[in-house]
Amino acid sequence: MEHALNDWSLEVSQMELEDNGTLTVTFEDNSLDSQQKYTNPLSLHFDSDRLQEFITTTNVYRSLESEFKSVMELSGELVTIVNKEGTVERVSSNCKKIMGLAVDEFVGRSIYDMERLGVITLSSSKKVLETLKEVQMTQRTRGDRRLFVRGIPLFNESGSLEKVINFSRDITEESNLQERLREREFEINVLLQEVQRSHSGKNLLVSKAAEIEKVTHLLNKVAQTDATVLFLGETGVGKSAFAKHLHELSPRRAAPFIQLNCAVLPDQLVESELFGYAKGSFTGANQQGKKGLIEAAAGGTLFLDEIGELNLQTQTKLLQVLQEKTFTPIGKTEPVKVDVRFVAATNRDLEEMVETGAFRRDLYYRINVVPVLIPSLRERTEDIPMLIHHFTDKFNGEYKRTCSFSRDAIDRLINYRWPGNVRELENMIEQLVITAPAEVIKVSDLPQKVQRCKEQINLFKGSFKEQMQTHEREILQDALKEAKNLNEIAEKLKIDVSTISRKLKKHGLKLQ
Ligand SMILES: Nc1ncnc2c1ncn2[C@@H]1O[C@H](COP(=O)(O)OP(=O)(O)OP(=O)(O)O)[C@@H](O)[C@H]1O
Repeated sequence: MEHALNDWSLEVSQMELEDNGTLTVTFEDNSLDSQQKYTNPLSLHFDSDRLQEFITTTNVYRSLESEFKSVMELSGELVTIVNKEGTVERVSSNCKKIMGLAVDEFVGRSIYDMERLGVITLSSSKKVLETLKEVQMTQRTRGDRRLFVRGIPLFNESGSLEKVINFSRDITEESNLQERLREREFEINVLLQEVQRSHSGKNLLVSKAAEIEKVTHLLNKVAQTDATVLFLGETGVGKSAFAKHLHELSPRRAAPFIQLNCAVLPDQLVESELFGYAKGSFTGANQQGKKGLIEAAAGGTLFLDEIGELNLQTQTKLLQVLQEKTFTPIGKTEPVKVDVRFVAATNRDLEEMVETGAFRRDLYYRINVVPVLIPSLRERTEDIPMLIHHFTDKFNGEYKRTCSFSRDAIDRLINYRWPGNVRELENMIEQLVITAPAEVIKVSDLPQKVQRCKEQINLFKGSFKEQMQTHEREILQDALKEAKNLNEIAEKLKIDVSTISRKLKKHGLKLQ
């Protein structure tokens, strides 16, 4: 019977070493049936020199093979070698533990089939074969294990791709722990928010700008209803602060105000945080199941900050809550009824997101019932002196200091553009109160970017009363520097001691 070479399945059936050093190796062709075996055995003869060469090469090969196997096995990673056709040629023995498949079930399989059958979500070898470049990616196995994979192309001497070698690290436990940690951190944050809210009493908002007055007026009206309010405006303008203010004005003020920043958590976590889940719903979930923030905000207000970051799946579930006042926690079938007022904020252009399909139009209409735009700080510079006073008082109290700002320094702060708005101003004042070398903060103490803002005209120096307060404080601070007691100050400024004492108290100043 004739065979093409690649039909043969040869196995050594006999080896004979003759006295003259010649080795005869006989191969059996397993592709033939038993009666045909040995009818035409294939024998190769090696003379002693060739034999020596063969043995040396075989030994080198064996030793390399054993070292290679050790590296594969000892690395602790799942190592797979795939040829250029996409067929697995070798795999390390931890394959069963990680992929749920024995070595011989894995070797010989096509990566394209495995991807199609869901043995792995995404094949790194496929990506390497397509791009001819090293890739790094995370994969999920059918058994829901998560792997971090590095796929490396191996090229032959003429530069063509020969094989792909993949090193996969099982990161399931690591990522479960990370997710649980994130969940805990998140819960702590929600609790902290609640504690801060109940301790700080009212959420003090400082402003005199006509635009903000209009906002406050509108909020006073809508607070009495359950209408959904969407706060718009640049980052740091006070959208969250106004959302809290709205809650405090509303009949829901005694119930929780819960805030979720949709941008800080990964998609799956946002969904589970919002809607909660039944026990054992997904890998890494809390064993007992968990109540979502929607339920936690029952009777109160749920504020969804950066709502533009929600993915489409969560948007759909949220729409159901807004429309039907019910939702279904992950892994449950029974819907839960809720009584929550929804408030949202974004600094993204939601209308544009609707046009590009990134945000659901119906959800946009639902949350945009009362849009409220908070103007940037550059558009209401009249608020800057007030805010400076407000934050200076706040941080003087916190850091036990008695700082104030020179008039020139206030002018520079008014002229600065404030890209980070009120938050940036608040942070800067805190930093200056901590680091200022003297009680009066001067232009030279300000950050360089603010010091440079002198060319512009000073549009506003504060009201008459505010300017008088600033002067009064500066006069007292100067007097305190030189005087040893209150009588000396009273004498110098020609006012009585009780007035001095009262004014010092008002400005939080005292004798050194
Ligand atoms: N009018 C105000 N009076 C006093 N403090 C304010 C005022 N506006 C904002 N703040 C304070 O400024 C900081 C930033 O405000 P907030 O976090 O509300 O901004 P935001 O617009 O929600 O920001 P982001 O878009 O980044 O979420 C907060 O500490 C807030 O208390």
